[in-house]
Amino acid sequence: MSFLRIDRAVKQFGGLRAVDEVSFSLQRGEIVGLLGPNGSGKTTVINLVSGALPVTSGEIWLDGRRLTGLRCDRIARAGVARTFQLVRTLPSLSLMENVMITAVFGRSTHWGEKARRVAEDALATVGLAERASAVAGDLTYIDQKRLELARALAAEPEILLLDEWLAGLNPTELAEGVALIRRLHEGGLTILMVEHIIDAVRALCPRVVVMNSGRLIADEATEAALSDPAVVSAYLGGEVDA
Ligand SMILES: Nc1ncnc2c1ncn2[C@@H]1O[C@H](COP(=O)(O)OP(=O)(O)OP(=O)(O)O)[C@@H](O)[C@H]1O
Repeated sequence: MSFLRIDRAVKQFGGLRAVDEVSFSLQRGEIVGLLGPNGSGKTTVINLVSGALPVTSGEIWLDGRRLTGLRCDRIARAGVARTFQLVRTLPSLSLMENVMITAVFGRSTHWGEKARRVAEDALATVGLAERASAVAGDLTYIDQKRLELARALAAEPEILLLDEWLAGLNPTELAEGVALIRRLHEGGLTILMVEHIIDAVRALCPRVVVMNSGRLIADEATEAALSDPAVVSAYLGGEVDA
């Protein structure tokens, strides 16, 4: 049985069909890239799965449980966590406070010492353990991204949705970021990642799904997709960072 199943999902914004009858599935433990040119609907798919936006029609299931129609806090409780394309942390709070909040509102409700331990683990995983008492607003860009990932991890998700988490990193940070995502996947996490950095997708994802103008145009092995004429032509004129 599929772990995450998106079944004919549609998202209509007025006259624009940002997601148009999209269906694909992930098996538990899989890591899959979600590709497509700018504006093709990738973030909207992440928003539909995480419950940030309701579907117009179609259904989304996780581990046999219907997510469609649930509020995003319920979806977080069901085991879905995400990062945002534009980092969303709480700048006036410490890193520990930022991360403890999601330990409280994640898959389980952790309080007090337990919430602190979950938060410490998440900060350690992303390499921020030493800075737990720093103020989030003082962090560099890469550390803000790490913090946001720690927030997602402290929710103890079963599936992690990454929205261009690697974007904007320098080559050294990118290599570290790829290694971190690989470790998370090897630890058993199911990951769906929107990503424009094709080398990172190649390094991490054996399989990709590709969108163009709201529609799914490919769902296949990464190398096959990258030479698929439909995918190549969708990207022509679009931006692919190699
Ligand atoms: N809340 C919204 N209201 C209206 N239109 C929206 C909304 N969110 C997204 N759109 C539109 O839906 C389309 C798909 O946007 P989306 O952000 O999902 O694309 P994307 O593939 O993630 O693009 P990018 O790679 O640039 O992040 C775009 O035309 C966008 O302008």
